[in-house]
Amino acid sequence: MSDTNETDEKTSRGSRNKLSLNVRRTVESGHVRQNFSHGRSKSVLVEKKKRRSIGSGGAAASEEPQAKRETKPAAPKAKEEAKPAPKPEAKREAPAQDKKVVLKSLSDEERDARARALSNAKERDVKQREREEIEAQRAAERAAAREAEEAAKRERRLEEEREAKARAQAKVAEEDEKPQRKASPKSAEKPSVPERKKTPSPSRRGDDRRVRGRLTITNALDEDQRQRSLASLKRHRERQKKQPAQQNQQKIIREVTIPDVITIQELANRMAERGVDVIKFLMKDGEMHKITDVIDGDTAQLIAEDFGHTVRRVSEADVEEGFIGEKDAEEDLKSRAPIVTIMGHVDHGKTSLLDALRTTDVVGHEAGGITQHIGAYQLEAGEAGQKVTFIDTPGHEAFTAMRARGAKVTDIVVLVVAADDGVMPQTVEAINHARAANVPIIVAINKIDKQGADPSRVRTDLLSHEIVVESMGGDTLEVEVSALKRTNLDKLLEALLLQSEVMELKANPDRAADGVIVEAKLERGRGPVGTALVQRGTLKRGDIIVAGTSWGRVRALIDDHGEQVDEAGPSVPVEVLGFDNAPEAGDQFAVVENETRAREITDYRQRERRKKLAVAGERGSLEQMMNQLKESGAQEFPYLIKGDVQGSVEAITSALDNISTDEVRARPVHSAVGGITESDISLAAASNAIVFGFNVRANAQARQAAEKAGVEIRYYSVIYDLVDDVKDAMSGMLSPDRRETFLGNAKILEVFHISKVGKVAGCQVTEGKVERGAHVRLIRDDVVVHEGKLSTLKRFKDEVKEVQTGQECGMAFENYQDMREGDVIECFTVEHVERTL
Ligand SMILES: Nc1nc2c(ncn2[C@@H]2O[C@H](COP(=O)(O)OP(=O)(O)OP(=O)(O)O)[C@@H](O)[C@H]2O)c(=O)[nH]1
Repeated sequence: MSDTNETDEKTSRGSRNKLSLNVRRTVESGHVRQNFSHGRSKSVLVEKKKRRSIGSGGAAASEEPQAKRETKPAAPKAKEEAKPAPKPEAKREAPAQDKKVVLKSLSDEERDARARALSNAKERDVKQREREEIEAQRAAERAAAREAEEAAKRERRLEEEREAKARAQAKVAEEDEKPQRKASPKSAEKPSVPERKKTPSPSRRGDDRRVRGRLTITNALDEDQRQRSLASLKRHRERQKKQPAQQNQQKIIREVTIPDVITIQELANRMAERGVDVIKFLMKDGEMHKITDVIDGDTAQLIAEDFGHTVRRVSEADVEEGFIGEKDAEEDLKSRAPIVTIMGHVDHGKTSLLDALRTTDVVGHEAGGITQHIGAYQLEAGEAGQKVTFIDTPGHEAFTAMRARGAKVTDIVVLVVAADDGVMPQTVEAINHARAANVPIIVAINKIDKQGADPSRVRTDLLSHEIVVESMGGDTLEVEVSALKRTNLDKLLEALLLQSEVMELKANPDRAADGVIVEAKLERGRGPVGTALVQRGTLKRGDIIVAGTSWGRVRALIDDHGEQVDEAGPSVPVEVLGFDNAPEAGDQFAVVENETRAREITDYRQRERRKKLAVAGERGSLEQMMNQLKESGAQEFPYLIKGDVQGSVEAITSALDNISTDEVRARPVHSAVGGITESDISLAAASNAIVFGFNVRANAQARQAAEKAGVEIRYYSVIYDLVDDVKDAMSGMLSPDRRETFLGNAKILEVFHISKVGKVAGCQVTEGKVERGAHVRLIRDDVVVHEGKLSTLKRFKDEVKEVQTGQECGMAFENYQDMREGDVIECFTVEHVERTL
């Protein structure tokens, strides 16, 4: 709009100037604002040069075409740009031409008036110019603002491009591309450059802006990339490989899960660090390790934290969580039978009492007359036929540990005290165990039939151990009984029922079973057998059961009468068949949901056990033994024990531990149930240990290995003998001892019954020879079932002195008839030699 005005004014000015050409300057100038597309505009300075001419009309006339020529280029422009008002311009053009005609005939007055008018016009012209200048200034300011805005936009775009470029470069560094391929991101970016160049910048006039436009970072980078050589690219890639790797390693903070123990390799993996770095770290602390070494959780935590990671400690033991289920709600509980343990001093009549109660004969089967393992039985008592469960714990000192376990599952302890013997050390021990387990005691004063029995002495003896019996005003029930004569057994049962009634014993039978294994053994044909005492829930056939490190699907449940049952509820003892290994007496068992869970738990427990064994082995390493010898003179007596039942093995290790002194310590290298194997011998040889077989035998390979390695195997069937031997050996008081010499083995092919003679075994000598009069052992499944002498050795119908390998013979034992097909008869001689333990 202003352009139009300007043009108009200019035109009129031009025509006015023409009038005063003679007196005014020849150069006239003015500003014209040009508008372009996209809102751009430009202020243009227009100058008009006129030839100075003196003279009149002709000159003026000749000047006219010139003026017309000069204004011509501007006029079309003005016309073009100010299209909306072309008409007024044409109209004004016409009067100007009229004026020229009038000028020629002006009078002086008129000239003066015209001169005034001209000076006025000049003033107006000056003012107009000033206005124009101000306007131009404002326009410049507006343009500058727009420019600044544009520049900011440009800057932002540049920034984005720069980032994109950086990302592309990082990508290039990561991917192992060919250098040619690298050009692709560049070419991909190229279009953005002309785009940017094309961006409208109407007021880009300043030099600095122009420079900035040309020297963009993108341009600079483009230039850089375009000129980059292959070698430069390689170097760049190498640098990028190194730098970000190092930075990232330090930057990435991981949450490292650390269990109780972890190998260095595993720790390094979890931290995503190099194993070497971890080893170096440990070396700095003066510890030398291999990558496969196991370190404890605390050390691992220190390392992980030092490497800048966060640590989450977990315990492998978490796997045990929920193994034994939650407590039951009060309303689910139903009354159950009391679990009774009979305790007391050796030979005070525990087995006899239980036997009397069950009216079965257990005593007769025991080697050395000692109860050597726990059995559990249930019987009915009282008029209502209430059930009472008995655990028969052995009375020998060696069974202390097992007895303690017995007390854990026990509701009531029957303390058997022989009326003729009174309170003895193990009676006191039993009292202490019962107290520790917070189990009430019922005193059974036994052997009252015996002469010299003094029940009142027992009562007063007990007083000194803070047991006040009922008849003396206390609250401990006491019953005088005779196991032998079966006297007052009903009274004892009554007392038990009374006590259990007071205790209100309850359990929830409708849940997955858990309880305690009271006995475990390996049996030929039946495999591992555990006697389980259910404490809660109901154990069913087909359940997945876990006990210690053993698990299995319950194949069969056999009750105390030897009959198969489908299930066993609270307080019911049953033999469980189906374990993969023999569990240990005292192990807690529970039914788990599936095999996976069972494996998970037992695997963990086995790992733990191995770790413990490894630690025990370390303690007794040769190096440390030597150190101990040097420092304190202490010496170790390493041994390996294999037994027929877990109870016996446990009893022996505990007994040997008890006889250990500060100077000499008996250390079990390994203890387990089962026959002696080759691996036992190699373990014993490596640990310099002696091998004890308690009611078990070494197989042929084990015997050969033992001979080769010079490992001594000693067999026992009575704990006392074993303990005494070890005691003597450890105290250095070895006396002459009987020594066995192995003669040979024979296998029973068939058993015949011959009247008058009894049972005769038809055998074949498989190894060595068999001699008449020699000592023999009857071995069934590597377990000694009988030891004695041969009464007969016959070949065909003749009595012979000896039978050699491969030959068949008939053998009969002195006072023993229970031979079976498949049993092995071991023949040996006994001689007295100096003890060499
Ligand atoms: N006169 C008499 N003798 C008894 C009585 N009870 C047990 N005996 C005898 O005492 C001896 C030991 O009996 P056990 O039942 O084996 O004793 P225990 O306490 O079980 O012995 P360990 O199993 O070795 O701990 C046996 O010879 C029994 O015959 C009794 O009431 N009267």
